[in-house]
Amino acid sequence: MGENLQKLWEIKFVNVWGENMKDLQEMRKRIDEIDKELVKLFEKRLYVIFEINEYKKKHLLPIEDKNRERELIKTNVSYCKNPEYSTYIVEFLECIISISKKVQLDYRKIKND
Ligand SMILES: O=C(O)C(=O)C[C@]1(C(=O)O)C=C[C@@H](O)C=C1
Repeated sequence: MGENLQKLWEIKFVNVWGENMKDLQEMRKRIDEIDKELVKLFEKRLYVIFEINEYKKKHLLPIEDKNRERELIKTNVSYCKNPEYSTYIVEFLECIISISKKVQLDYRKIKND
């Protein structure tokens, strides 16, 4: 890279505080990749939730199963390598479960049953 081009490159990625925006862009790219995977996995999970909901309706089971929720959280938190993140993982899992209960309710409202 020529010297002028190198300068341009540097100017382009330095913000008013002189921080390196190139690093921020790179970090955001990594976040975008991770979010893409999360969305794909979450969509897969929603398809299974749909099936679970059909099963529960057929067998007259309630949407909520607190024992299963506790087990699920306990198991998945154990996969977290950094103990400092455990509370955030619990919060994340609770969020997912809460959405999936809402989704099951919505399915039932749409189908009116
Ligand atoms: O496993 C079930 O019975 C579900 O309905 C799925 C699910 C979940 O999102 O994992 C949702 C609600 C229940 O309270 C427990 C777990």
